[in-house]
Amino acid sequence: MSGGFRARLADVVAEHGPLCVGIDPHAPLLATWGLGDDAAGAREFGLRVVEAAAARVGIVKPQIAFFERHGAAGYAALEEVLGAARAAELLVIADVKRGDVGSTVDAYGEAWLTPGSPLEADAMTAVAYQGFGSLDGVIARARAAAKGVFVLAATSNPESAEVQTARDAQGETVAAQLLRHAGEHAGEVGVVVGATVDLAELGIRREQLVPVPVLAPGFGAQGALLPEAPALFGDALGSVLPTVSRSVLGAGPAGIASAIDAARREVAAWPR
Ligand SMILES: O=C(O)c1cc(=O)[nH]c(=O)n1[C@@H]1O[C@H](COP(=O)(O)O)[C@@H](O)[C@H]1O
Repeated sequence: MSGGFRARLADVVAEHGPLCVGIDPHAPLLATWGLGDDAAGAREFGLRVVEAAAARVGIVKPQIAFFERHGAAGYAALEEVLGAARAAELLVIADVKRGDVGSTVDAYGEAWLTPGSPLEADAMTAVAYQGFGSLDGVIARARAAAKGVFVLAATSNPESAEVQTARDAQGETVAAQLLRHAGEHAGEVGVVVGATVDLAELGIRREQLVPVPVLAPGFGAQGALLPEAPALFGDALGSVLPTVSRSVLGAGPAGIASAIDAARREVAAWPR
């Protein structure tokens, strides 16, 4: 495999821009789309989002919970959606948020990052609550396959500050520590930093974000605005992969293409 994950990501961003479209078949969205709240509905939704995304962006992020809630049939639907995204040459970030003791989390890496696996993606999201080192096996697996791991560092939800702003004896916050560890594996590891967060409160300096890919959710439904990202991320803006789900998916099958185009234009207007 030529080039690592960072090189692959850089190529995708150079060609299509950094916008990522989420594939989140929430029950109310399936209703908006005129689809059943079942595995068949999730499959159809996913395939249509892939089709709309393919011509417009380079990255998609299926949120696995919305498929998992339909059990085995949901996973079968997800396999089809992942296959369609691969066929469309989209870079796929499986939003699985896995974490466990190293020997177990490695099996999650095997599921999501092994070439040829039924659930193969280009990257997965992971949780380092059990210590950053618990992810070593997944990170090694990602490196070997030129795939990526996005570790939650500063999440977009309002409850996150309680844990993520906690400081150790040296005064470093949990979020900053996760970011520092991610930077030690910058070839294949990125971080998740919500666009709703207060970087100063989290003890994060913008220059710490420059060397790692930053997956940034929180735009639209959670209140952050794409045009405000330059003010939040400053010099680190070039690392940011903004991701949008409900704000574009809510436009329904007839409106999703123009909703993605509108989000793309807002991102394209960011200073470079
Ligand atoms: O890892 C994520 O993608 C993620 C991390 C985070 O801190 N906040 C967050 O919202 N997400 C995911 O990003 C998506 C945001 O969806 P919208 O709020 O509808 O754009 C959902 O799939 C969330 O699960």
